[in-house]
Amino acid sequence: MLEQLLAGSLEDAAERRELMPYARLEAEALSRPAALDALAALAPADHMKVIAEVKRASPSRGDLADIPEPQALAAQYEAGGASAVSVLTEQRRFKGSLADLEAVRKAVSIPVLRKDFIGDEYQVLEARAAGADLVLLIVAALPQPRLERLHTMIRELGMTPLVEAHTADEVARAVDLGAQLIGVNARDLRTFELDRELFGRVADQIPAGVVRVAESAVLDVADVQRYREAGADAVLVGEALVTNDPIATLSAYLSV
Ligand SMILES: O=C(O)c1ccccc1NCC(=O)[C@H](O)[C@H](O)COP(=O)(O)O
Repeated sequence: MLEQLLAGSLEDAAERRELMPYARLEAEALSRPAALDALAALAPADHMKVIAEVKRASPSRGDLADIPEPQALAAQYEAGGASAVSVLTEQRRFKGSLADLEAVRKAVSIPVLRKDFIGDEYQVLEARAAGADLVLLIVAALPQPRLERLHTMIRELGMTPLVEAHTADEVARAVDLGAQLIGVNARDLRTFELDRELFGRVADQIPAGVVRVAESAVLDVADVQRYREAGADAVLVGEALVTNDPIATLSAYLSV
């Protein structure tokens, strides 16, 4: 599944490249106002921080919510106290788009994450041109030299890479990169199985000073509390926010 998702996202990007050549996209990306400081926004605090996701559908859960106006949902997230907004831009299984990201960028003043299956430089430029401040890199999807190259490029463009791991070995690879923002995804992207205890097992591998994000499988306050006790600085939440009142849900999570 992960390989299919990555191949699909790369294919879609290659089609867009037919219309917008690399050099033109690069010029557009470089002309954007500077990216927001996501590390400062997500820095450890005396409460859990939340990266709130715009998520219409997913391979594991099917359709979740219509979200005709992602910018309106993102504005609610910001009003509710989210520290950043994650926008799924993958089209085929998550029903997202770069247009969603651009609309969200215009509506909020907190950092915005491009959440997609990123495998090449063109996709990184697309993220910056659409106004992203953060870009997801999935360790399991990329050989280390490619991961290093894309990590460097994201930073050179002034954005922050969120480096996502799902095993102890992948966390070690993220740490080797010098990642400043590491996400541990409870969801195995190959099987969709959820492991809420994984974060607690690997959190100690993440050095002090690196921001630790627990991703996926937050369905209630007890899940947020468990991640907090295990050392998470932030949680990345999709389904629970798009299927419940976002403001009330955020308020409960931010009290942890
Ligand atoms: O959500 C999925 O089914 C999924 C399947 C395959 C690859 C990625 C997938 N999701 C991306 C994410 O990591 C989540 O959207 C994100 O962490 C929020 O998760 P949740 O709060 O459980 O919706």
